[in-house]
Amino acid sequence: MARRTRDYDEDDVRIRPGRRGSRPRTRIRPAHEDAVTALVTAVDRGRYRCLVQDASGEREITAMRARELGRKSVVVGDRVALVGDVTGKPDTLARIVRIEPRTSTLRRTADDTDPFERVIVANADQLAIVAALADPEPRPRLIDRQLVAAYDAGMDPLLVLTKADLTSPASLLEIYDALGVPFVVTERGGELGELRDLLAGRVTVLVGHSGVGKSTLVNALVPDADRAVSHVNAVTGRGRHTSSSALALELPGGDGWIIDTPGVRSFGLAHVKPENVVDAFEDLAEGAAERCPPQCDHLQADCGLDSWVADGHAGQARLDSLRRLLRSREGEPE
Ligand SMILES: Nc1nc2c(ncn2[C@@H]2O[C@H](COP(=O)(O)OP(=O)(O)OP(=O)(O)O)[C@@H](O)[C@H]2O)c(=O)[nH]1
Repeated sequence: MARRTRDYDEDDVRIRPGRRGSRPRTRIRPAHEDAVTALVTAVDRGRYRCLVQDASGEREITAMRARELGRKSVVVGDRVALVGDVTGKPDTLARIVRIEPRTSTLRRTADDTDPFERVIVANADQLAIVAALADPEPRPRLIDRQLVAAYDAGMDPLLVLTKADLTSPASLLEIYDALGVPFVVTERGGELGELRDLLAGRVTVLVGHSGVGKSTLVNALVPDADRAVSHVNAVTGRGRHTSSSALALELPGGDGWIIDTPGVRSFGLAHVKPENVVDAFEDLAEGAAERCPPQCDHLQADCGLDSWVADGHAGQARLDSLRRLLRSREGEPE
């Protein structure tokens, strides 16, 4: 699938009042030319764990936001500029003075569990949707919503279906056949070579609801990650969230990154524009551009995609899948 570069939106742009702006600046700040660039690998209560990789090697630095960042959030995956004490020695604290432009933003809309729209992770290019084939039962509607989040973010989705030792993946895979989403099936104690190949050289966010075996995978992929593994509750069939903050982990050999997101339980999708989802379907996007009225949500009777499919430009199953995904944005997040 072709990778798309996401357009920047207003959240990606920092507007600083000019010298004659409405809020006069009391002093002109230096441009921080001496700042070092770092990757944010974890965020915890206002402290940011940043990794610097330079000629002298690799070091972790704890940093806080500088006031000049305003209200813009710093998230895992951000590339930032650090000033101040950047030695990384114990009890030192650097300051984040700049967030580099993001190549992607994975977001979710406010929902019942979190009243704010948030960027969850920045600069990732792949979303691994981890779902168990059994114990707990797979939830296709949730998978659909996670696919929508990936397409909206301009990230390539990857289905990681765990616990194949308990049941066959065939019926679940049938649902996603028309979408052509790459998938990998894993089982207890099985080889992970295929998954490693799909993660190599990429920045992949792992999402999945509790108990699907995400921590087990992370521990197997990054042996010193030491992510807590929970036990699926015999009554509810759900796991317990034993870890709660996003964390970027480098794959062994420096061959890409995985970002674990244990705290992300649901995806509010109210912010998603239908065209961002349609864009991920190359065979249908062309038809939408040619035949659909402006603002078409592709779910109404006047949608031009029906005639596009009837004329043989794309398959009905593709259109059905697109519409299922678009509809999955409606209603409450799971
Ligand atoms: N049968 C089977 N069980 C698995 C497999 N992978 C993980 N498990 C079990 O599933 C349970 C949940 O695994 P976790 O790795 O903690 O799941 P999680 O998705 O990280 O869950 P949270 O920590 O709650 O977010 C544990 O008891 C694992 O041993 C698998 O491939 N097959």
